[in-house]
Amino acid sequence: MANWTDCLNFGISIAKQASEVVLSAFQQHKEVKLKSSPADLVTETDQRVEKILISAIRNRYPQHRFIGEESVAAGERLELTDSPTWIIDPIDGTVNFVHRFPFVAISIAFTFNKQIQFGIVYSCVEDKLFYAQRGGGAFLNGEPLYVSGQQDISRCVVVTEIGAERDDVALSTTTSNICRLLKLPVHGVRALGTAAVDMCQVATGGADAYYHIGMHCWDIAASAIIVQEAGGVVMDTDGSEFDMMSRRVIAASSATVADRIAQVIQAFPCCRDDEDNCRCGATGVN
Ligand SMILES: O=P(O)(O)O[C@H]1[C@H](O)[C@@H](O)[C@@H](O)[C@@H](O)[C@@H]1O
Ligand SMILES: [Mg+2]
Ligand SMILES: [Mg+2]
Repeated sequence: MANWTDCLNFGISIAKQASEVVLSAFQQHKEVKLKSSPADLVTETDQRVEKILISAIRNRYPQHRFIGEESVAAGERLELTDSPTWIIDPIDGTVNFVHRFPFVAISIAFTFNKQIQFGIVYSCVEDKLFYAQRGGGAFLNGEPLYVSGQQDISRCVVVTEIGAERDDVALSTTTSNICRLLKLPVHGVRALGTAAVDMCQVATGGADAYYHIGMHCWDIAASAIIVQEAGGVVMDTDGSEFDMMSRRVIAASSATVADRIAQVIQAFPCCRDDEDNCRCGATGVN
């Protein structure tokens, strides 16, 4: 059984180093480019942080492979193999970063045999380091994390995202899902603007569930294992097994709450991340 602890520790160290680049740019003016929609932004800092992370990892682990949000956006093929693979979102919450809304994260997941072995989500402005290794528990700044265990949907705070998709079908599905949950009722619905940090709230017990349709594997692969190792449940919005490439996810404090959310919400169609002609994450931005 391979032990990936050295990779995890290296991942944590380079996430903290790269956050210095994010934080030094946070208050500065940013040049913004658009990707898949007018709400899907990228800056030079996103691209620079991804290059810093990938070159540091490649230098130490030359055989490892990468799936990086901005590399895919620049046209690199997205292919998950059995090889050790780093799945990187250099800045999760780029809209927040551009607007100086203080929730921006570096998200790094690591897979082997296509199974997530560890995840790191570093919320840079908050200085909150979430991480988990398969079988080793979940932690926030070194303290163990546990989900709330809530079983009653009417006592839940649910986190979701109004993503970058702005076509009529996506918008009507997204808003009707929120209305259906509010009418149950749930205690509240929240959105921080970063899928990775949103989902980590479930691991802390501060939220009881998170769901999202339309995000990408790099948004949620790291936080998925953090929720699982905190005792939570992660699955597809249709109730099937979690599939990081499907662009649909429910993470919850319990299977009961996850199943209830799967009954209430609907998904809008979007291509899989690993679909060859899926151009949702890529627009040839250089
Ligand atoms: O800031 P990003 O890395 O682009 O991720 C965003 C995504 O673009 C947006 O559509 C939403 O899904 C957010 O929750 C993601 O964090
Ligand atoms: Mg993201
Ligand atoms: Mg990003």
